[in-house]
Amino acid sequence: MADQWQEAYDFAVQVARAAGAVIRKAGEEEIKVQTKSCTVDLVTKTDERVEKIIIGSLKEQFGEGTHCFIGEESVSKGQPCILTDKPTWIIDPVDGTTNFVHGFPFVAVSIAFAVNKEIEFGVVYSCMEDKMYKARKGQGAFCDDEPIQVSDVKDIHKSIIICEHGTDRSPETVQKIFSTQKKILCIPVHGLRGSGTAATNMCLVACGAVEAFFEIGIHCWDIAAGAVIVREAGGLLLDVDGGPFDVMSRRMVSGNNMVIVNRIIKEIEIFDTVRDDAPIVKK
Ligand SMILES: Nc1ncnc2c1ncn2[C@@H]1O[C@H](CO)[C@@H](O)[C@H]1OP(=O)(O)O
Ligand SMILES: [Mg+2]
Repeated sequence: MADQWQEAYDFAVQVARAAGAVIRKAGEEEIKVQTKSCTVDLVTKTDERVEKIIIGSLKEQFGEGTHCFIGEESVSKGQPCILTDKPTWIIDPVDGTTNFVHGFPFVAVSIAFAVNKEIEFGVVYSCMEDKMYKARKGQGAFCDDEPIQVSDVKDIHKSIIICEHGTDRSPETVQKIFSTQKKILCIPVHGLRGSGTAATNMCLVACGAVEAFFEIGIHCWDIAAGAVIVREAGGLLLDVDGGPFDVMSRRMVSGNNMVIVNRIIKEIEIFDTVRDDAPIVKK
């Protein structure tokens, strides 16, 4: 039983690599852009096509009845986004859609697998750089099969912190995001960065390129795979208020150690979001 999910883990790596190849190819052709929740929340035919390919391959391999699926594009079309105890795949086919549309070269396929609401393994394929990040609970984290580890920096003044701006353009939210970033920059830290993909950002924490990444507004499919990769690389995850990390809460801080994470949490101005698993309110 110990290695029950090894086949699924290996298969997820294969599927992510194949999906990444489809994205790279699509990036060479004309990209037609549509919007979802607002004018800056973008989606393309590639997002939908790649999600279909990933879920189709997983269903073919593991059967439809026993495994559940939470995919960004399926949820946006009305599929439920509830994490139960059943084996569940959590998929972002194209993390960094805005980057993809603009040719900004950080785009990732993110595939996580949870059992009993715990993430068993995660795979993030940064397809433009051709880097395969993966981790399985208790077995360490890897980039292209080389073990990775978080940074050992404890002094916030020697850190790089990743923050993103999200898609909410209401002046109140933008004010909070910039105010938080200003306070962190002025600690001072060595720098602020952002790749435009939450999944890749978490891998940058995991491999020690940055000390922390936090965001409010992300979804479970952006961070589920990255969460196990950060943990297995020796890092930690918390809620932005210092409470336990909850993959459905749409908020998280990931970092290399408690000292750095707690220092960041002190500066975060929290704004409201609707949980991923909140009941859908019919208009
Ligand atoms: N409403 C939102 N607020 C903040 N980040 C969001 C968001 N919706 C998606 N993201 C994700 O956060 C990162 C950038 O802020 C991306 O990984 C993006 O994923 P996406 O490209 O799959 O939409
Ligand atoms: Mg995403």
